[in-house]
Amino acid sequence: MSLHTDTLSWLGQHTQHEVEYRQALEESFQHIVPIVNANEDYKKHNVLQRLITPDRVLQFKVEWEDDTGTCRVNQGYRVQHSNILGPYKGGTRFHPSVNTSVLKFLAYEQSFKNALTGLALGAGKGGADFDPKTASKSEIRRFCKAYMRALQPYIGANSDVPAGDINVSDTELGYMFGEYLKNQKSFDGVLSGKPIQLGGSEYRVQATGSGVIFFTEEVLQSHSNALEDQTICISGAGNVALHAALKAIEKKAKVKTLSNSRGFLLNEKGISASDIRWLLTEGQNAENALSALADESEAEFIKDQSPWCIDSTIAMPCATQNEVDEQEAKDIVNHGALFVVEGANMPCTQKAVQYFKQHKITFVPGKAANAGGVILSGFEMQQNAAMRYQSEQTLEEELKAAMKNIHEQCVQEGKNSDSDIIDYERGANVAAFRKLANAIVATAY
Ligand SMILES: NC(=O)C1=CN([C@@H]2O[C@H](COP(=O)(O)OP(=O)(O)OC[C@H]3O[C@@H](n4cnc5c(N)ncnc54)[C@H](OP(=O)(O)O)[C@@H]3O)[C@@H](O)[C@H]2O)C=CC1
Ligand SMILES: O=C(O)CCC(=O)C(=O)O
Repeated sequence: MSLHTDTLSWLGQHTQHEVEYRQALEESFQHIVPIVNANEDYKKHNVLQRLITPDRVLQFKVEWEDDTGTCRVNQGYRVQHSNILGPYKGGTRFHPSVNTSVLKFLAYEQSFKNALTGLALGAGKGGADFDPKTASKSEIRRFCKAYMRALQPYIGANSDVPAGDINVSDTELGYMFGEYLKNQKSFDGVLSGKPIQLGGSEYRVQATGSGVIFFTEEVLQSHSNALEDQTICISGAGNVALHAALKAIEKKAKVKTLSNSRGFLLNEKGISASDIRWLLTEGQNAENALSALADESEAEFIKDQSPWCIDSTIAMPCATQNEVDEQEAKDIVNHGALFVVEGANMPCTQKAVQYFKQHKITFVPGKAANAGGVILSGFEMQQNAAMRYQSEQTLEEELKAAMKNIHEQCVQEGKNSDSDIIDYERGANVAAFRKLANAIVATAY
């Protein structure tokens, strides 16, 4: 692979300490650099450097009051990566691991994902190094409101529309939207993933997980297979994991595992839909919902281990970045998986992905498979702008069609002349990059 020397040295200078961001760049470069090298316009317009440099990285102070009346300070961020295809768009993560590297990688991946959706969506990502796991419910509420006070000068329904991500659900978005309404005195679709009562969309909560399963169905069909009777190991037990599990069970697949940061839940006979519904409702109040469920059902909770040592035909990492490294990839392959579909953002390291490809496992990157969430966010923006709301059934049908369309783009760019296995990673990178690069060229400089 030949890369412009100046881009390489630029990367070295600017991403030296940004491990996750550099990882995401390198992952995409393997597929997009040859395209740049073969295109005089892309070289002249310096599309690579312009694409990988975020428009801006905002960092701000979030001051909030804890339950003892003491003032606490956290770092808040919003990475506005690119508005070349539409308003900046992407989620908000509250987690102690949040920093500029993590958010720059997420915002960069979001650019590719949002380009694949075909909707008018630019890309961004934000959050704070706040840990809701160590906070009370009222502290979380006060933090959300303080976060919105600090963020609101930089967002708007036509400029930047944040949504949720790890530890930020419709509840937190409701607190933030309430604060925005109080201060701005204007009802704008400035957030997506809001509670339905506040102009949120039906089906946004389910969309990412369901979308992963719709995409998986397309993948299986392209490989002369179907979801019925597949066995699936899922990691995570949050929004994406639980809704993917529920949709997979509805399609008659067997979901054997879920996991959290303390271990994993195993039911060899298949976790039931009613167990998942319990996790989505009452389970939210349990200290460790997965072990509480194990106590009440046939399942067991295995402490301090990940679910990849269980036999399955499909592995679906839906928790967080880099949860699957080479060793976990070996476990996944040794336990029979033929397909790996990422529900989380970049849960597999590059070594893991290489291992899957060497062993002829079909690998689907999150930027394609988990696009359902942002697609429903795009639909929420359309509904807010039109002040007209659509039914759950209509939105689910539209999501299914949108996931099928992303699948077709990936196949178009990812099919191999010498193998039946589609390279979805190359397909997603190349299809998204062409849209972004052509838009950059059209803006001139
Ligand atoms: N929500 C959405 O619409 C979208 C989310 N995504 C991506 O999907 C992934 C999951 O997001 P989401 O489900 O919304 O988040 P949630 O906060 O709802 O759930 C996250 C889950 O992952 C687990 N988890 C987090 N960190 C770790 C870790 N280091 N080790 C093991 N388990 C961990 C959590 O366990 P615990 O509670 O113990 O921490 C929890 O079960 C993220 O990568 C996110 O960026 C992608 C597209 C859209
Ligand atoms: O709904 C959105 O705006 C973004 C969802 C998200 O953060 C993601 O796709 O990773």
